[in-house]
Amino acid sequence: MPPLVKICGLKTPEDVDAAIRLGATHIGLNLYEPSPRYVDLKTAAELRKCAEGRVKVALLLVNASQIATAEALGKVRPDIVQFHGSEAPEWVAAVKRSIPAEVWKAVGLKDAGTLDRIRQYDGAVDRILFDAPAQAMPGGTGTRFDWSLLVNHRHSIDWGIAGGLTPANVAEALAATGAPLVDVSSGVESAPGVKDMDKIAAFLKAAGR
Ligand SMILES: O=C(O)c1ccccc1N[C@@H]1O[C@H](COP(=O)(O)O)[C@@H](O)[C@H]1O
Repeated sequence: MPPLVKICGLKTPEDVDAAIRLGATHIGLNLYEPSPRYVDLKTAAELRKCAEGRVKVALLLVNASQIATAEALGKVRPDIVQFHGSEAPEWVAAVKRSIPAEVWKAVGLKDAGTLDRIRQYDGAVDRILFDAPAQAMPGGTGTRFDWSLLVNHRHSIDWGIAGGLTPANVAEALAATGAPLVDVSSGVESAPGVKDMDKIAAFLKAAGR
């Protein structure tokens, strides 16, 4: 079975249509203002409508306040909320209880200790997204983590990988980790925040979709 593929950081209806046409199963909309992939709430709601019923839409939040989170979820109504900051298990669990959407938590995978610590999200989220540890930015940096950390790891909930994936390395990442889902942003761009359709097509093909 081919992996699920999420193309994150889409900013225009043309990007959304192309990602779907090329075979993405999920798209991501980024509400983190410092990111070159940021879209405002109005745009996010419009892009969400473009994708309605075609692919699953994830809304990416980074340490957003309770008020900002509620406003974003109410206006965009995503299929998935992707928490990509240092959000606590109690907080993400409370959000999960309050909306009919999936909740994902991204975690920076530094070492085997991380794999123990993330057990605190069991039951609080629907999926763990392993990413490279945060740098100056919490994600979207094109940095990969040590995939071998996931070899023989017994996953207790659904999961996926992100961080530095590209058309050139996604097949290797899938072979190394057996991930059921891959998530990419900067690896399918021609410049920060500018998606490249040829790279998206190459990524999806290399991922087996
Ligand atoms: O893409 C961003 O700018 C971003 C900003 C803040 C948090 C997460 C962000 N992106 C997510 O990070 C991972 C890895 O991205 P990349 O492929 O290495 O560029 C992915 O989940 C993005 O959705």
